[in-house]
Amino acid sequence: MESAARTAPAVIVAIDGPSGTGKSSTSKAVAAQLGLSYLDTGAQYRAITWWMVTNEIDVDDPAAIAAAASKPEIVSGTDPLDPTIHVDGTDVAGPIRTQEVTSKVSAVSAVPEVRTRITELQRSIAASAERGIVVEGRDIGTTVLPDADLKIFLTASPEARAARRSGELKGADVNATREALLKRDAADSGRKTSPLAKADDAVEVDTTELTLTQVIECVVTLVEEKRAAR
Ligand SMILES: Nc1ncnc2c1ncn2[C@@H]1O[C@H](COP(=O)(O)OP(=O)(O)O)[C@@H](O)[C@H]1O
Ligand SMILES: Nc1ccn([C@H]2C[C@H](O)[C@@H](COP(=O)(O)OP(=O)(O)O)O2)c(=O)n1
Repeated sequence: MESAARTAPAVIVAIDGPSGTGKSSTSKAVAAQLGLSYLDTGAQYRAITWWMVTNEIDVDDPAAIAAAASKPEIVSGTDPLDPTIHVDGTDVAGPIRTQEVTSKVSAVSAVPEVRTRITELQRSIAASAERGIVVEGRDIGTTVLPDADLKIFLTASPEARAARRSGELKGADVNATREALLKRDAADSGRKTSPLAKADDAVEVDTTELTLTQVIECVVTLVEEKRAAR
């Protein structure tokens, strides 16, 4: 085993931003290159939403969501080469990406009891990542991990984000995808509890004109600079 003196201190990286800005792809690649853990917090909000839908909880009824918020057991696997998400022992990696879950996730994730529960889970996962972790989401730099060593806020034009997402959804209409993205951004940015927001001390990176490789290199360089300065 390495001695404590030779082990680099754990580094915590928070990557926030709206949908389609490249958070997941960038975070996974940065974590893999630097030997860090990786946490997709959107997958956790999607997982609790999937549980609500499966158990026929009315997502337009915040009191019903709040009452059920502590029921599902959500487990995230944090290997950037094989991230996993289970609810009550069921692998939900596929089901959480359906159109139905995507259209309901903003309503479920706006409920304060849901956020408290998931935020606690995220903090405990980050605290147990021995070498450090890249955590991506909407409120990581502002609320979940305000003391992160490095905070990145990714942006891109709505057109670029819609083109990227509709490419993934195998030819889905770009205009419809753009409208759905903007609607979800507005809901996520406008909610009272822990909205999507750039932390004051976050580095903003506009990825519209950058390749994914360029974004990854930029973030890796920023992490290495932070590590060198410690
Ligand atoms: N800079 C980029 N240029 C082109 N495509 C990108 C870029 N960043 C990400 N992508 C692609 O856009 C899609 C959405 O990226 P993703 O990482 O899932 O975004 P987010 O997690 O912010 O929603 C993916 O297919 C990804 O490969
Ligand atoms: N830290 C987070 C992460 C996601 N959410 C909510 C709001 C988002 O619209 C959904 C889904 O997030 P996800 O990152 O999977 O979304 P996209 O991959 O960008 O489509 O979850 C949140 O409220 N807080």
